[in-house]
Amino acid sequence: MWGLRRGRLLLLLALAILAFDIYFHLWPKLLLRISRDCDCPGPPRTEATVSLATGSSVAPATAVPEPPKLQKLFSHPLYQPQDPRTPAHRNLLLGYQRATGSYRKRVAHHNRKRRAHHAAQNSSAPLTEAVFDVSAPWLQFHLEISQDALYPRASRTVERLIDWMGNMTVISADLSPDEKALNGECDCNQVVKPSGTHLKVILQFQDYGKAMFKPMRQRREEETPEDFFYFVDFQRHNAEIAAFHLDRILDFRRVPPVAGRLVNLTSEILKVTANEDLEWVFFVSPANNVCLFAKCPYTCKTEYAVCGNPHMLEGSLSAFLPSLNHAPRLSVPNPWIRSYTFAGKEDWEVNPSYCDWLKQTEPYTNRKRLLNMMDLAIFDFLIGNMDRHHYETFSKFGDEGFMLHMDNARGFGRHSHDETTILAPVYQCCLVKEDTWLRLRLLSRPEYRLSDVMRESLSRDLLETVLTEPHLLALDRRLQKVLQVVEECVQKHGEGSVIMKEGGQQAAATGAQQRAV
Ligand SMILES: Nc1ncnc2c1ncn2[C@@H]1O[C@H](COP(=O)(O)OP(=O)(O)OP(=O)(O)O)[C@@H](O)[C@H]1O
Ligand SMILES: [Mn+2]
Repeated sequence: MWGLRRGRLLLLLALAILAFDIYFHLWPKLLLRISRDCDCPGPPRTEATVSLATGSSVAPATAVPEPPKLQKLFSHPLYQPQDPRTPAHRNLLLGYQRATGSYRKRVAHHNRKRRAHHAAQNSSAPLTEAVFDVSAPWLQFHLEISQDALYPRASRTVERLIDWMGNMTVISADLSPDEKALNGECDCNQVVKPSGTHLKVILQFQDYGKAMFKPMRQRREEETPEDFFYFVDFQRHNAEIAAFHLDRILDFRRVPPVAGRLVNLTSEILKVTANEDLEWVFFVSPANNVCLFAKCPYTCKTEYAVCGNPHMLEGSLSAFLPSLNHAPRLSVPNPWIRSYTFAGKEDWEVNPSYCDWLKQTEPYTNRKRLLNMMDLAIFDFLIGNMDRHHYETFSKFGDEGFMLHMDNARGFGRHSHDETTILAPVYQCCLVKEDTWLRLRLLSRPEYRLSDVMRESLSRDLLETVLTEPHLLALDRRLQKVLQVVEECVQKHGEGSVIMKEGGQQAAATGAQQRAV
């Protein structure tokens, strides 16, 4: 009798332990897995949930969800429009009347040329004509470019441009001017030079706007092999997209807006181009995919081709700047250029007083330009770009104008490596612009963490996962290194001679700004 009762008791105890285990261990794990695997809509991941995970203070359940970090960043005093001047008084690149009048004429001319070409070809395919619209995002973008930046802080145009590039109908396609220069078709010596294996196609949209298309060559998960020189590295379309978002987050606004898009190589390039050279680089692969390769001086081989699946291929689209006729640009060699040979060294690598010399040299006698070089070095270090051989400026603004940060496709190659020498301008000159310094410090704070605001900003793009997590996290690590380099300069030379206002005066941040970061 006692034995029977003891047996039942043991069974009950075992059942109780099992139930306890299921309820407190297995069930929560199962719930976690379900919620991880499912992308069902749920409450946004807020600071409160994050702090729960790290075990720090728990926000009350009724707390209002935090605004997304990016929105919070752009509402920060450091990102508020400060320019009280109306656009009419700002130094704009283009005059409204002249630019719109000229574009209107060009659209009419373009349509006449296309009609003639279409008729000459005796084509039965429908011809899509360009339609001129003064409110088109590309035109608004051109009209907002000023001496300070490519677009104003509060501009809505950028968001419109990203949507526009992702969705607008393509009506024609052409090789880029540097590829044409190879055939002596244009005199582009001022700005372009023949390029290597890079494939670029200019796409023209139905509203006459244009964008530079760089196709995907490397999957996002791949890291550039260690033995690659920077000058033979691939061009990455996702680096172009990510660099634009980073530039905007740093408030430089010197990269033309870039959007990702799936492009149909056949219907959006091959079928709409009137350029025979471009038609010629197309072929169909053994796997029946449509491919094209770059027309270039050294490596015009099908091994360097990119292929669709079978027609569709993702790439980056960079909003086109005003034409060189409207707004000529100057190409300036980067004073911290690298040697494009296997073992060569440049002056900056061997001369310890290189910066002292540069400060006495045009155009770097202009303190604003020198400080902008520091910004460019910080930007390139963050994205890991060693291929900044030139930069461009708008001729109209002379030495006072901002520097364009174009061609960022060789960034984001290796997330596991930080190339400290890209920061040479900063540690050799020991200078940084005060505004930049304050923003970098802000972005190192958990509530504005650079990787988090970048992740949010990139989620705006049509392409999924522009940057993989290791690349995003590398940004935080590199930001710490920039801060460290500047702090070492401050310790050596004092804050007054390192952190400068744009005009070249010593920094004296306002009380509000100091408190803000
Ligand atoms: N969005 C744009 N609007 C107007 N022109 C552009 C744009 N993007 C690039 N270009 C022009 O095309 C040139 C080549 O572009 P980019 O540097 O991005 O390509 P690349 O293949 O890397 O060339 P390179 O070998 O010269 O570095 C630039 O110097 C610039 O003058
Ligand atoms: Mn390049």
